Order: sequence, then structure tokens, then C-alpha cells
Amino acid sequence: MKILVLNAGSSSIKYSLFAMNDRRVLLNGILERIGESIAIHRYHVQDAEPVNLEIPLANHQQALQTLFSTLADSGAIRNGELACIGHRVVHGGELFKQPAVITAEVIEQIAGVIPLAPLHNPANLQGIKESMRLMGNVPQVAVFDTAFHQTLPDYAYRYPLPADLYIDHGVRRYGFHGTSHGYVAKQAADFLGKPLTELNLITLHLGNGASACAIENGRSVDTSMGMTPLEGLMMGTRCGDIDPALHFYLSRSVGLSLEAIETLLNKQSGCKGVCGENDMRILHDMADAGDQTAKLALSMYAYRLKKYIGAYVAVLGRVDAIVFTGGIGENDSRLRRQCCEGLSALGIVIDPDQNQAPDQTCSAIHSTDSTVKILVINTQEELEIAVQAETCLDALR
Ligand SMILES: Nc1ncnc2c1ncn2[C@@H]1O[C@H](COP(=O)(O)OP(=O)(O)O)[C@@H](O)[C@H]1O
Ligand SMILES: CC(=O)OP(=O)(O)O
Ligand SMILES: [Mg+2]
Repeated sequence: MKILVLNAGSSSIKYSLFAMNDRRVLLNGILERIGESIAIHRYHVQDAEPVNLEIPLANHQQALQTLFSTLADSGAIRNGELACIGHRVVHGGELFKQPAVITAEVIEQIAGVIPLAPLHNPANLQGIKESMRLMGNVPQVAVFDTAFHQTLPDYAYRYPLPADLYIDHGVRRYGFHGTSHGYVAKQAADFLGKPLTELNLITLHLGNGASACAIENGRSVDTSMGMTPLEGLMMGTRCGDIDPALHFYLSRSVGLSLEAIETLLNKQSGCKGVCGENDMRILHDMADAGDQTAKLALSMYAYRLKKYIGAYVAVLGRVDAIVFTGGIGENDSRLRRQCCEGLSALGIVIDPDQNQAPDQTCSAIHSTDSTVKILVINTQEELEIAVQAETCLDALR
């Protein structure tokens, strides 16, 4: 059985094809810069050389046509072998606590939460609609970033705002990256040899978008992202936590429109805003060369992360392990060291040598006197989406 997973963003589509019997990646790729004059298609068929092409892709329809013909040409699936397409959907509101087989009603429900996720859900939906059109005979399943956090208690998910904004308009914390937080939590349980239902974890998903999650007995009880993926940690281009009154000031005194503020806080802030770059590798190179703005951005990133670690220790009381994941969490040893520095009073102590070069899939980087285990785990969001899509379809059979 083979499952294709699509992660459609506003200007890119990431995809992976899995053989579910041994969970092997048969083909994966990314179509980037969709809608710009020249788009890029990078893909890798198992056992072949990676391919990097520049091609015109005016829209998602053309991008998906390219994807499906690449799939056909690769020989990775023969007639009827594709059991399912799993789609990442960023926002499921309060409607989706589990993955859902896509029907006209589900499409309508996903469209219904577009106002809560105007930067994400439209692209996810476009990916769904186009693949329904091109591959209508293949069952399709939506897997939601928000679903894992539907276990938050009300005092964690409500904002201190008038109640009708929640009741009538759905204004609350939803949280994101749930597929990743849930996946690394299961991996941590396997690694530690304990049932997940007996573990308290702080999981830190640090990629371009970044979020922290407090997991109590295997269930998400708090998370740093909010109604949208803008709240919480400082990120590559997003500001994270900020004084909400800033918006009034930016509007009244700086003269920015609502759209300009939205773009500023989502795309021009975070590391990029502070030092002009959002790739952590470049930030470190700049800082090593003496750039003060990059040093400041790195210090701010680590400091804000450390505050969330402290907050979630308080939320959980007992913490079995902290898990670093995502491109930054998995690769950036200096950042990991910096955000754990000075936390020995909380029982959190990194081993400098173990921290240098952790194993790719899962490894422990805490010192022997650390009461809290510190793990680096390679997240596999696409594989987890495939597994959840498979489970969702099996439940219907
Ligand atoms: N070796 C590395 N050292 C530091 N940061 C890294 C390294 N490799 C990747 N990263 C960072 O990972 C981030 C992207 O993470 P990723 O999880 O791939 O993002 P996405 O949210 O797009 O899935 C980038 O900021 C990149 O700089
Ligand atoms: C929800 C979100 O922030 O996703 P990403 O990290 O893929 O941007
Ligand atoms: Mg990622």
C-alpha cells in the first residue's frame, strides 16, 4: 500500500510518497515559488540522483499536474497502487479532533475556518480541491495541525477577552504543529521505554515556524501558538508574543494599514526583522563574523525559548523530558545549549559533548546529573500524516 502526503502552502507544495509496509520514502519533493516567473521543482526518487528543475508554474493546478506526472513517470506507483492521499491542513478549528476523510462537507468545514487562518487554509484547500479533481478516484484524508491540541483545558485555551468573542467568533488558542508534537512525543516514549500516558514532556518544534508544547500524561495541555501561528516563540520571520497594543500604535502613529501590519508581523519580523536573515545557519555565520544584529537575534530567540521552558516546567510540575525537534531543534547545538543554560535549578543540564552531534533519529543529550532528560528527535510530519491517514481509512473498513 502506498500513500502520498501533500503539504500545500501559499507558494510551495511539499510532497512525499510512502510504502506503508516498511514506511520507506519512495519519492519526495518540493515545488517552490509557484506563481512567480520561474518556479523550482526539486525531487528525489529512491535510489536515483536528486533532480532540480526550473519550470514555469503559474498556479497550484499546474504545480499539482507536474507533481502527478512526476509521480507517474517515476514508476514509483503502478495502476491502482495509490491507496490514499493525506493532506496537511493547518487549521481545523474546534471541528476536527481527528483526521477526516475528505467529502464535500469536510471541504465546506475547512473553508469555514478560513477567517481563523487566512494565510494557511486557502492554500491547503486549493491542494485538496486540485487533487480531488485530478485524482478523484483515490480516497483523500485531511490531517489537522490543531487536532492534537484539542485536549487543552479551557483555562489554557481561552483568552481574557469578552466571552462572546469565543462563543460567536471562535476566538481562542488552537495551537499548531500538532502532528509534529504528537509524533515526537510517541518517539520519546519509545526511546524512554515508558507508556506515553505516563510521561510529562516539553516538546519544542523549532523550524521556520516554531512552537512549544506542554504534554501531561501524553496529552497536550498548553502550547505557545494561539488562534493563529503568529503567537508564542520568536520565529524565522514571525514576531511571536508581542504587546497587542502595538497594532494601534503601528496604525495610528506609524500609518500602517491592517494588511501592512499583518505582513510585517508574519513575514518581516522574528530573526529576519532583527538582523535581516531568517536561516539560522546564516545567523550563526553572521554572528561568528562579529555581526551584532545577528548576535542579538540569536540571544532573543534563545531567551524567549527559555522563558517558555520555565513556564511549562511550572505548568507540568514534573517534567520527564524536553524534546528538541524541527530543522533548528535537530541541528542547532549552540541554540540548544543557550536556551538550557542556567536551568540547573530546574533539573535541566545539557551534556556538552552529547549535544554536539546527536544521532539523526533520536538521542539523549542531558548530563548524568540532569533530572530532566533532554532529547533530540527527528520529526517526520509527512510520515505521521500518512500513518494517521491510513488509520483513519482502516477505521472505515
Ligand atoms: N545545521 C543547521 N544548523 C542550524 N540551523 C539549521 C541547520 N539546518 C537547518 N537549520 C534551520 O532549520 C530551519 C528550517 O527548519 P524546518 O523544520 O526544515 O522548517 P519548516 O518549518 O519549513 O519545515 C531554518 O531556519 C534552518 O536555518
Ligand atoms: C502552522 C505553522 O506555523 O506551520 P509552518 O511551521 O509550516 O509554517
Ligand atoms: Mg518541517
